[in-house]
Amino acid sequence: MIEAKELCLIYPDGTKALKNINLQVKPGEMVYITGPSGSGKTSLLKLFMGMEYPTEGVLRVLGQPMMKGQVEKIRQLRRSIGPVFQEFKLIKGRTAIENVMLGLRFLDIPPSQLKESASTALRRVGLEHKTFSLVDNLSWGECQRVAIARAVARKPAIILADEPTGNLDMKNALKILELLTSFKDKNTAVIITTHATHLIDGKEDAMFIQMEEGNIYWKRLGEA
Ligand SMILES: Nc1ncnc2c1ncn2[C@@H]1O[C@H](COP(=O)(O)OP(=O)(O)OP(=O)(O)O)[C@@H](O)[C@H]1O
Repeated sequence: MIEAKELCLIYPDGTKALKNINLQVKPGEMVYITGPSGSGKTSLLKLFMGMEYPTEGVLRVLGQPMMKGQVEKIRQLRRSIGPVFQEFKLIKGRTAIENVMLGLRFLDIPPSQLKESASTALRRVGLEHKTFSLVDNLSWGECQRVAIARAVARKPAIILADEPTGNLDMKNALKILELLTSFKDKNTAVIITTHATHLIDGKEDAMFIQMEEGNIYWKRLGEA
């Protein structure tokens, strides 16, 4: 699903955000990426999304080489990725279901099924009762769940969640991790970045990646 070989990212100001990253993510895999602030976690997810391009090395996402000059193909590829980034980018003045439906608008879903897919996704994240609420009136945690519903409604092959536990207390952080993990299946990989190593201690059946200063410092597989 994702294959990175000797991947480097240097930003235009010269910051070496990623250095010689080698990584493989297979279908159905759960991956936790941890590491201190500035270690390169978000930069890695941006490369997976085609929001930045590798400066050196090779990156393939769902078989698509991620490089400049492939803009249209990468735009197509993004339809198979469900991103949950730190800023949720919900559209104000619209309801929860409208926001989820807007996330589906470029997919080949018949209009008659759009509403059903969006409602199902809102139900999965426990927000059925807020389906027709304006997102302006939702709490931060509820907005996050709308963003997750928007990401998963399109049944992506890869779910990318950047620091989804950031502003949450321990109980709610664990709930969000559980929710995101529940979308992993044999065809869907879930990749989550988090500072909070204590939240993933003891989790099983996953790949754990520790980043330090743009390097993968260690990588290990959990035990099923
Ligand atoms: N657009 C940019 N231009 C220049 N440097 C950048 C840019 N974006 C990020 N960086 C730098 O790249 C490095 C890695 O940043 P990144 O956001 O990937 O880290 P992170 O591990 O996700 O951090 P955090 O946990 O704080 O979100 C940092 O030194 C950061 O300052």
